[in-house]
Amino acid sequence: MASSISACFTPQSFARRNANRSKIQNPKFQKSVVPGGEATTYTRLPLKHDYSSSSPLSPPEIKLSEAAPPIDHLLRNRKRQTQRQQGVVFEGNADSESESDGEDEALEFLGDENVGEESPDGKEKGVPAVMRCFDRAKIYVRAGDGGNGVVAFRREKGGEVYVEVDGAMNSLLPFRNSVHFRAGRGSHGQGSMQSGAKGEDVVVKVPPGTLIRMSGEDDVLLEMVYPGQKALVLPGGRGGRGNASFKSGNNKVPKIAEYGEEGHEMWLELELKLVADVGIVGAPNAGKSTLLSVVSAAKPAVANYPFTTLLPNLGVVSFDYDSTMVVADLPGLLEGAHRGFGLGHEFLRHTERCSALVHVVDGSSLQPDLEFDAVRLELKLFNPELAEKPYVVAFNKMDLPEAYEKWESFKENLQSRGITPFCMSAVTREGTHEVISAAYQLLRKSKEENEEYEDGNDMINLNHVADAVQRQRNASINDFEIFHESDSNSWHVVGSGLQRFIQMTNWRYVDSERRFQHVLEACGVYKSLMKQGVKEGDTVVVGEMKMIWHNSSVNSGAARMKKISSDSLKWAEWK
Ligand SMILES: Nc1nc2c(ncn2[C@@H]2O[C@H](COP(=O)(O)OP(=O)(O)OP(=O)(O)O)[C@@H](O)[C@H]2O)c(=O)[nH]1
Ligand SMILES: [Mg+2]
Repeated sequence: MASSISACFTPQSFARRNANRSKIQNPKFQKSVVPGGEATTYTRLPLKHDYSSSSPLSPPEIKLSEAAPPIDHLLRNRKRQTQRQQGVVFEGNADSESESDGEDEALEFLGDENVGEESPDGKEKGVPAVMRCFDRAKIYVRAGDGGNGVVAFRREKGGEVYVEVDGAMNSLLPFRNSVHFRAGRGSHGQGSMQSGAKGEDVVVKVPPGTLIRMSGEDDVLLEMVYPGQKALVLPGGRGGRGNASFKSGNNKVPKIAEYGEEGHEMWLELELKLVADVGIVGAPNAGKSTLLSVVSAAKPAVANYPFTTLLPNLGVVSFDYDSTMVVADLPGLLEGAHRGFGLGHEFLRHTERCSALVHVVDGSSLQPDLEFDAVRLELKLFNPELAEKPYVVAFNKMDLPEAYEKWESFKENLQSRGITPFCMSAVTREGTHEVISAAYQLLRKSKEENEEYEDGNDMINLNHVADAVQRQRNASINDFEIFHESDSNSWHVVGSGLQRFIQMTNWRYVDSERRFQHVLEACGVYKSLMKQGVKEGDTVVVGEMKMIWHNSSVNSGAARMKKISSDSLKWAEWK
């Protein structure tokens, strides 16, 4: 429902001002008065038929008097938009290293809704790279490898990868140049029975409101909302064991040690959902940026964060009584935004976290009440929850007679529906304080209601990603599958437990091979192979190892990939 705060200062002052209208309508005058004028995304509301069919992203300024853009330009823009949505386009200074997983397109910033002119090579002209949209980024994280075990000595675990919310950050811009995050490797065994140092941890700092997904997946792994929240994403690789771990009754000094476990790696997609307390919504040109610029820049203790003309602007509004709120001015909503038309769509989602909305209506538009309804409908169609948020209606541009004249009927219309609108002139600042104070009260109310929930939310354990990695890592060595390739007579034994075992086996040590054979036998690989009909001379592939199968007469017909002595060594149990 609308604000229950009933307040609207008398519009008499506007009547006086309207006597002075020629001054107001002078574009030069407007330019100098309105600092937010630069942030205008549309200078005029496009005609309905301009976007009701298949309106693509539009150039930053649409002038209705101009002819429609040529169709191939539209198509090119559309194609580019689709590519962006798929995360394909980015030209940037990627790290020089390329990753082994083939994703050497290391640097991708997605969701760039910028629509600066394109040059023939596809790059956007006139929009500096730093000004483009940085509400999405893709990063590579890798836990530290465990240190290698050494005969007689211990080794250490690799460093871990954390993600932490840094309340001072407000964009993903830092990930433009820094894409790879690797924790340190654990140091190798050293000195008698000593352990090496644990690898250094890496903490990836993200702004509040960052969603994290595994690259290419839809499901959100982590929602990083409150400053200080910290999630363990990747546990460090285990250190390889030294030979002290392999002692047995028969073999007091085994010649064996393991490599450290390789650190787990993954690509993560970060998406920043703006965490603003209040979102300013409304049709293009309604005066949203102007409102933000006057309510926030007017006071000395205010910080403005302009990104680009097409990005949401964040402003911190300070009230005298030592309280602040973050207000986001969002690019204009067009009818059809919920279907992806116009610029509004990408940014509508930014409003999802706001606690309250200020709906600015352009009082000078032909039919302000229709404009109001159209934007409300857009919000509802995009996300019904958004339409449920408490809001304040601000009928703007009261300094213009064409707005002033429509105010009474607009007010009556809304009041008859139980909504009490405010009126204001963002350029002259009259009425803006009332609007923003009303929004602040809605915010306070909503915060009080949510406090209990948020307290509980802080306690949520965010280490489930690392736990899942750990579970996969702890997959039993007995858990494997065998695939037969009959044309090449080869058998593939696949299982993550076995794979990890092979990765950690250090073949330089004489006892390693024996242990390997023993483990394959103990976990049932041989038995399964024989059951499935492995024959003398067949190739058996386990992880990166390739071996030839030999039927062995030793041990009552048991088969081995290579003959071994029947020395009954007791191996430390593999965990
Ligand atoms: N006369 C008058 N003009 C206003 C007022 N508020 C905004 N404008 C003008 O309206 C135009 C649009 O203002 P913006 O603040 O950029 O509007 P917006 O809602 O942010 O527009 P988009 O970013 O395109 O969605 C600018 O030329 C402003 O100078 C007002 O109170 N009175
Ligand atoms: Mg604007």
